[in-house]
Amino acid sequence: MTAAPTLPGTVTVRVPAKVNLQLHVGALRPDGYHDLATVFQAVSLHDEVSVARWDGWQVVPAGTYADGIPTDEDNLAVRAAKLVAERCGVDESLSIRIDKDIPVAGGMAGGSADAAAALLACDQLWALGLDRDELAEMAAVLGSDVTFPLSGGTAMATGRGEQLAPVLARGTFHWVFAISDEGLSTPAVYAELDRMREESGESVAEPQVRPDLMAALRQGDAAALGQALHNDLEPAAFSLRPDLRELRDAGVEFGALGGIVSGSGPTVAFVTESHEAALDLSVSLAAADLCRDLRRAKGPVHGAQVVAGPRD
Ligand SMILES: C[C@@](CO)(OP(=O)(O)O)[C@H](O)COP(=O)(O)OP(=O)(O)OC[C@H]1O[C@@H](n2ccc(N)nc2=O)[C@H](O)[C@@H]1O
Ligand SMILES: Nc1ncnc2c1ncn2[C@@H]1O[C@H](COP(=O)(O)OP(=O)(O)O)[C@@H](O)[C@H]1O
Repeated sequence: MTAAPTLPGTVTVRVPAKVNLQLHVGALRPDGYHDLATVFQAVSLHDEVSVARWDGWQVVPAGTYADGIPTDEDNLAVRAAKLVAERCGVDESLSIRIDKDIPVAGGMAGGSADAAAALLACDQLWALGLDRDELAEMAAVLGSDVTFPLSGGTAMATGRGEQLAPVLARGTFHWVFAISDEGLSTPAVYAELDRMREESGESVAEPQVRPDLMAALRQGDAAALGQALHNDLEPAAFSLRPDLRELRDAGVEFGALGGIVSGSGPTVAFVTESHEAALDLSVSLAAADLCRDLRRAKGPVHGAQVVAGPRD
């Protein structure tokens, strides 16, 4: 990925994608959100967000998935930068370059990652000295998934996904991500889950992460992790996109230790026992021609980091 700063004083932040290892979804709340219990893992697919002072607001998309993102004020990175400016009394506008290597609307929180990266980049550019709590508070205003990419690693989240607690995870896990042509809308997938639950009349339990996942992470046991993967949104994603079930089943048949729809989908994540196994699985899935793209990654990785500062 190239993210060479092109404007003087540019700050660049590198930020990872996430996968939900377990995602338990509670009942619909009066505010339109659902209480969650989830475990996020940051994985080595990264966007880079570069900010520089500019006469007016502009977004410059670049990289593998440049085509998919809004270039107006709907861009989450712009919203994040404007929030920092407003909160901190900064009267400046920015050029924001986004090198997009995280699939768009793929259930890997790429937009949220860009928002988190923009918060950190603005803090550096404007020398604001914001602390972790201040950044996390602004992140939560921008979206449920925006706080996690600030810290990365492996973390449990509750509330609507913004309340984080670290999780002990040993070792490195090897992932293959199968990326679809078209994204899925997060609100549409939650709405489909509500519809399916109403139709079946099932009672909705308090969301809770299961101990099998915590044990697998503590032991760094990829096979146990494969068995512990769980996503309450998966049936809703399958209902909207039946081809994803075939993709998940194919990956497991080709030797993945486990496969799961990532968050609200449509990316399907497979955990494998080694880097070599991930390579083998990618080859088999590519031959089966069931998805647009295959990406290998490892996790956990650290969260958003400044990689080029204003004085570089
Ligand atoms: C499903 C998850 C799993 O981690 O991520 P993605 O797979 O989309 O990346 C998240 O819950 C997505 O978080 P994020 O994408 O930040 O959602 P937000 O912008 O806060 O909310 C978008 C919409 O999703 C629904 N939503 C989101 C979070 C939540 N706890 N309950 C919800 O019902 C609501 O309809 C809300 O209006
Ligand atoms: N910087 C951004 N990168 C990606 N998507 C963005 C961005 N800003 C706004 N969006 C919008 O957010 C939606 C969800 O994107 P994304 O965060 O990639 O997916 P998901 O919520 O499935 O993880 C996209 O459809 C896109 O229109």
